[in-house]
Amino acid sequence: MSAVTDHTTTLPAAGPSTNGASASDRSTLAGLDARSISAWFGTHKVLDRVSLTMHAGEVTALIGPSGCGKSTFLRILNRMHELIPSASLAGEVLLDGQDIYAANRRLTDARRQIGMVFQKPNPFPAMSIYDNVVAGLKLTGLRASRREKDDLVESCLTKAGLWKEVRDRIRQPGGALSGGQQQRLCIARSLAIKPRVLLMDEPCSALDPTSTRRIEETIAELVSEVTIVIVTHNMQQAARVSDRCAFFLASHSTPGVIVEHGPTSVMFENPQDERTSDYVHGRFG
Ligand SMILES: Nc1ncnc2c1ncn2[C@@H]1O[C@H](COP(=O)(O)OP(=O)(O)OP(=O)(O)O)[C@@H](O)[C@H]1O
Repeated sequence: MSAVTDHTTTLPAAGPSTNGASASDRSTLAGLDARSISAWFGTHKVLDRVSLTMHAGEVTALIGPSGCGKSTFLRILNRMHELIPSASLAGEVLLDGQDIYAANRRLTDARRQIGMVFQKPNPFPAMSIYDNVVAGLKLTGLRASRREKDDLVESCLTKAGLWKEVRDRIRQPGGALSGGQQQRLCIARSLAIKPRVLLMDEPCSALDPTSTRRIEETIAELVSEVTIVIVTHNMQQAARVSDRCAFFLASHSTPGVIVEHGPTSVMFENPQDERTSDYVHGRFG
């Protein structure tokens, strides 16, 4: 790759290209604290005073039946909920103690610090693998020299577990990759802007078991440097990847609430609420 240098940059230093957090990665770890979150679409209330602490450096899994508000809650965590015209919300989301909804906080700050990976891989299909990874820099106003971008692309693709597979075709279109590779490219793209939290909305639901396992390995490797919140319908996956779980439940007459949350081992082996036990053991939902 070219080593031609542009000029100034505000890009934070690239992390290690091997797995494991450096001291600087660890110092940027941040937790999220959702306090009394309620959410509406028009007059339809879909979440009712949901509070949850998502600890720094851990994977928190949001589980529960379809329609109980998991994705809505996730979108509230990085201010994507407000993109929907009929949507409104109440409550606070604290990133490292600071409310991302405070009047003096910019929307782009929240999006930059709290990244999102979606259910369906959504790389820019005609854009090269390289350009996909660095695409977020421009959108978030970060500048980087060519050399810094080269380092960043390698570092992020390595962290996303894709570098070895694509290093020889980095200029080929992102759309030419397999579904699982595209999802890992999307993870690399999210990592390029150095988020402190990564939100993942059913990131494996469109993938085969091998690709799913690869993403799960990636999650395990990433969590030492970025706090992760994942929505999943797959209970085995929640048990495999998460440190803590929160079980959401709603009914047609009542909005979504968290019935129970706690360490994943307790949620699966010794839940306090019978509904949690029924759900994690596949007896409903
Ligand atoms: N854009 C929208 N406009 C109106 N209502 C919406 C919108 N998105 C979600 N809802 C409603 O909000 C409620 C919660 O939906 P949400 O997608 O958050 O649930 P979920 O638990 O993530 O479901 P799933 O597991 O099926 O993805 C549902 O009643 C849904 O119909």
